[in-house]
Amino acid sequence: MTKTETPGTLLTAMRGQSPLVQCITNYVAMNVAANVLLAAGASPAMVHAEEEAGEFAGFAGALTVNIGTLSPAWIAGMKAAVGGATAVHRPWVLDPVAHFATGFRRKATADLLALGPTVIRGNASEIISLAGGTSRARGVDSRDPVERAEEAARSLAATQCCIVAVTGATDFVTDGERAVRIHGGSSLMPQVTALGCSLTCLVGAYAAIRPESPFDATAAALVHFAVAGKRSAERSQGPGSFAMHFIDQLAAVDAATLDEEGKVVWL
Ligand SMILES: Nc1ncnc2c1ncn2[C@@H]1O[C@H](COP(=O)(O)OP(=O)(O)OP(=O)(O)O)[C@@H](O)[C@H]1O
Ligand SMILES: Cc1ncsc1CCO
Ligand SMILES: [Mg+2]
Repeated sequence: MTKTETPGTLLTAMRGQSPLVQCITNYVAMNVAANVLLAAGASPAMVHAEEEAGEFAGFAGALTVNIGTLSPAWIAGMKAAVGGATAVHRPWVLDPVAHFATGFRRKATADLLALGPTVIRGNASEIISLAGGTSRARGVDSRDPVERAEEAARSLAATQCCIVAVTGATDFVTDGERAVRIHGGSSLMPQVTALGCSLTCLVGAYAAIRPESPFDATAAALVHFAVAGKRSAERSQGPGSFAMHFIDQLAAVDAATLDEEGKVVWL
């Protein structure tokens, strides 16, 4: 992030453009993620059929691909969409949900990785095992601390020539050389399903308006979540009311709030 391009500046730019984001996400996340993007200021479209996904990606601002509830038809749609986005040089974000769990997921993830995502966003367990390490997780929830994933994230970013974001109690973003930690959020966030999946879609929204700076775009999306998450926890009684307040706070925060309350530490 430069001094002129703070997360707040990017928030204003993102809301000003309200980018169209093609989200290929899972059945659990579809509704949550669409509401997250609308509240944040972007325009989501959940378009995944092979017959139209590539065509749609040709005019969307960015594409996000999440393997959470995978089937062969969805994989075909994902590949078509990535082809469409790549053809017009639009950024695309990969969320490798529980990619280590089964052979089917491992193969799909390897195929998608080979197509060159602009950004990979996952929890610590997902990033550790994507970089070749052994994670403690079996399913979609992380079982590892983010600190254990930081070196994995750096090496994955360097090998894949992309941005890697690891989320958890403290988030970590790297391009293989530069890295930041982003503090904030709330321990209630992993108790509400699909917030990570929704964050992946929001990374797409920010990447759409700064395709030449995916590191800054990714960090800004994570700061938006971190600040809104912390403010929501202060107003919530538990995961249910947190989910409601979180949508409100994603919409309520402005540029000044992000820049005052965002805690970004360069490493
Ligand atoms: N203990 C925590 N404290 C603060 N923020 C957290 C904590 N755990 C997760 N978060 C935040 O929650 C959001 C989602 O990250 P998380 O790592 O839970 O994603 P995920 O495991 O992929 O989620 P899902 O698969 O359910 O969509 C991020 O903004 C992250 O910073
Ligand atoms: C619970 C769940 N199962 C598959 S995807 C998903 C959403 C959180 O990753
Ligand atoms: Mg996830």
